[in-house]
Amino acid sequence: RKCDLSGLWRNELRSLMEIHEVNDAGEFSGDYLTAVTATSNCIRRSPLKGAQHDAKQRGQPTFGFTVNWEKFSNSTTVFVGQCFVDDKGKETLKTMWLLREEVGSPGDGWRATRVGTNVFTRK
Ligand SMILES: O=C(O)CCCC[C@@H]1SC[C@H]2[C@@H]1NC(=O)N2C(=O)OCc1ccccc1
Repeated sequence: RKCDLSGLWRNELRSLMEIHEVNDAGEFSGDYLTAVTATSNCIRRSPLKGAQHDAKQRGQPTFGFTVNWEKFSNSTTVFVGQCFVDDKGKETLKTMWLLREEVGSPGDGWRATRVGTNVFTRK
């Protein structure tokens, strides 16, 4: 089924995202293996949880998920996006994300959130 998110995905930074089965409520969990790091920390798999709209009902469903970079740093990233299918049946996940870095005090909150985009295709 197209745009059922379970499976292995890769983005333009060559990071990998593995999504396990999607349940009847559209919920899923998985792992994110980033290829890039802003810190000297070694690259670790980080758990993710999210939900998508029913790919049986919607041809090109929207979704969202949260990555908890727990072993990596105290950051959190939330992704939101939509799955698109081209005329050859190739699926693309177009996403935007907010990355929240842990800062020492509320006064530092102004510099704590980054925004970006990622595109994923099946690996
Ligand atoms: O799709 C991709 O793979 C690219 C984006 C994912 C990279 C993530 S962002 C959070 C985590 C991972 N790399 C990194 O340095 N992180 C981190 O938390 O570093 C700590 C930090 C966070 C914000 C600012 C400076 C350092």
